[in-house]
Amino acid sequence: MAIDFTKYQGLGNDFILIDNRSSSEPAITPDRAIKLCDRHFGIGADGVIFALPGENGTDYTMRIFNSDGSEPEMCGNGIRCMAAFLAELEGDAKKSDKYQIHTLAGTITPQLMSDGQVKVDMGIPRLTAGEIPTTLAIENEKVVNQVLQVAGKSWDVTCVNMGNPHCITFVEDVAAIELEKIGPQFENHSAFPERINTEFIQVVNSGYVKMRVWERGAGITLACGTGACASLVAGVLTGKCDRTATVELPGGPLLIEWSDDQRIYMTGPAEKVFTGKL
Ligand SMILES: N[C@@H](CCC[C@H](N)C(=O)O)C(=O)O
Repeated sequence: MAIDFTKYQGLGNDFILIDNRSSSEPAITPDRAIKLCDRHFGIGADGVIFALPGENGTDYTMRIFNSDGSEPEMCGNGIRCMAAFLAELEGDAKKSDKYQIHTLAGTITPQLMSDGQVKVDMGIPRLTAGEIPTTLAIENEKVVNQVLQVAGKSWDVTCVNMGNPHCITFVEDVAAIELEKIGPQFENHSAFPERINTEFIQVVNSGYVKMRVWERGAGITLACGTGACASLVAGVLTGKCDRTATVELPGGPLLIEWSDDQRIYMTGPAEKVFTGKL
């Protein structure tokens, strides 16, 4: 049976979206997702996203497979793309610009803005070592400025869980980081039992930082929404950033705010690229 798909991208973090509203089981397997994400032999993407029926009173459920077939709890750029995809699927039947979306990280709320951007209530960051999870500190302590040995070097890291796990390190010059070499060593470090996404951050000023990312299950990507949120939180915890900042990624900027209600808000684009049939 043919399956329709639509390719979307959020700052170059690209996804194959599948209308899965008629079933609670993803229409394709993780093995097939690996093949579809392949940039030479497949469609090419950082992941496959399924728009499923809502659970726990939500409008819809989002599930995602990374390009290595693993299933993360959340995806920030992906949920903006999913909101744009849902608006298109609903067409004239669309009742609201806001969606309550069930994810493995809880309910996340994206809102379509009048300028075409999508603003997402990303929830409250979790900060203890047990919540990351990591062995870098004792279970109920925050993981701020801890030392991690990677590639024969000591790195000063701060960890944040935005539904999925992130390890953030502040550097002088992001362009000088050998991502391809050290990214996998962070991702698979024994301090992170569920592997980790790693963000390298250069603080230009307290309201503007540059970021490069090595994603768990996807490698180098042009942007990571949860990573940008986690990095802003790490910047605030270490006294380097204001509570609102622009995070400049290789694919473009995201506006991130850690609001007084403790929730994180992320604003950025989501664009349709093409449609096709599998
Ligand atoms: N690119 C995403 C994050 C996707 C999931 C990640 N690779 C993981 O395994 O946690 C984003 O925009 O947040």
